Amino acid sequence: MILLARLDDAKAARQQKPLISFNGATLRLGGKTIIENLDLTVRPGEFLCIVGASGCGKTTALRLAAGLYRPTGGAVTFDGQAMLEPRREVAIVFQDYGKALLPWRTAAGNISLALEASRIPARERPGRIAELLRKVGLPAHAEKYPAEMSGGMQQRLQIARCLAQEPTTLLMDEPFGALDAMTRQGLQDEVLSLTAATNTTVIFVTHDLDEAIYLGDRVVGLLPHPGRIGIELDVNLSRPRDQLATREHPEFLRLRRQLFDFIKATEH
Ligand SMILES: Nc1ncnc2c1ncn2[C@@H]1O[C@H](COP(=O)(O)OP(=O)(O)OP(=O)(O)O)[C@@H](O)[C@H]1O
Repeated sequence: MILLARLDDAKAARQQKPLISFNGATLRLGGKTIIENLDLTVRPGEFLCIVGASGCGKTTALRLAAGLYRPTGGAVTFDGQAMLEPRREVAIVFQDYGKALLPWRTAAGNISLALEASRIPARERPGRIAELLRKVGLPAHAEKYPAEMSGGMQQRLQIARCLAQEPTTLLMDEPFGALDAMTRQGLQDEVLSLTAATNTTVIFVTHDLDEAIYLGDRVVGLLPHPGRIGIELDVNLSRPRDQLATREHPEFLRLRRQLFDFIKATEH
């Protein structure tokens, strides 16, 4: 009975209209094909992870999804419309939080910036800022400047600033790559619970195969030169995920081996 229900869920999910679609998307830059004929769809509320060897085009694919690049062939659509420029409902979290935050603004000031851009009236901003800082675990740090915060805290602040946009979609480019292992695991769980609570659609780029399986509903591995899909794996691990139990699950280990073999083969 339970198995049938799960199969029905999986079928329903597959039939859902995609939110983001790469339809034969190709991108040439400087005379070089960086991404070639990429076909990929992301369902509303899905958490999709992209992995691949360095230079295979992960960031470029994310920039196409963000509307920061226009494909030179094929199309990238968001909610059925060509993604030709950035949209407010699509927020991007970068690895380099140091560059993403304004050093002369406090934590509250950095979040306020996004609220100002969304034309939220001044009287509503303090309440929204306090709520966002609470959500990312920084309730007591509103008046701190980025330089007074640890790397993990700055990345939390960048996430809060993105959430201020009330995005339906988060594009995350190696957001935890520069953080230590413990901070990283804490932030993985926070991102999972924040995005699940708001049914946010996520494309998450990472070098870390374990991180991709731990977070994702699906993991896509890109092949390099030019970037294209080499492997696509559904992650059938129950949620909420657990840092110990999920990572020890036989299915986790099976997927990890499959991805590891894929990456190793692409390096030759
Ligand atoms: N503006 C550009 N002009 C020409 N080539 C570019 C440009 N941007 C990226 N590339 C090339 O495209 C390829 C893919 O780059 P991209 O940054 O998307 O890879 P990546 O998989 O994200 O790499 P990494 O894991 O190292 O961050 C690389 O060979 C890179 O040198």
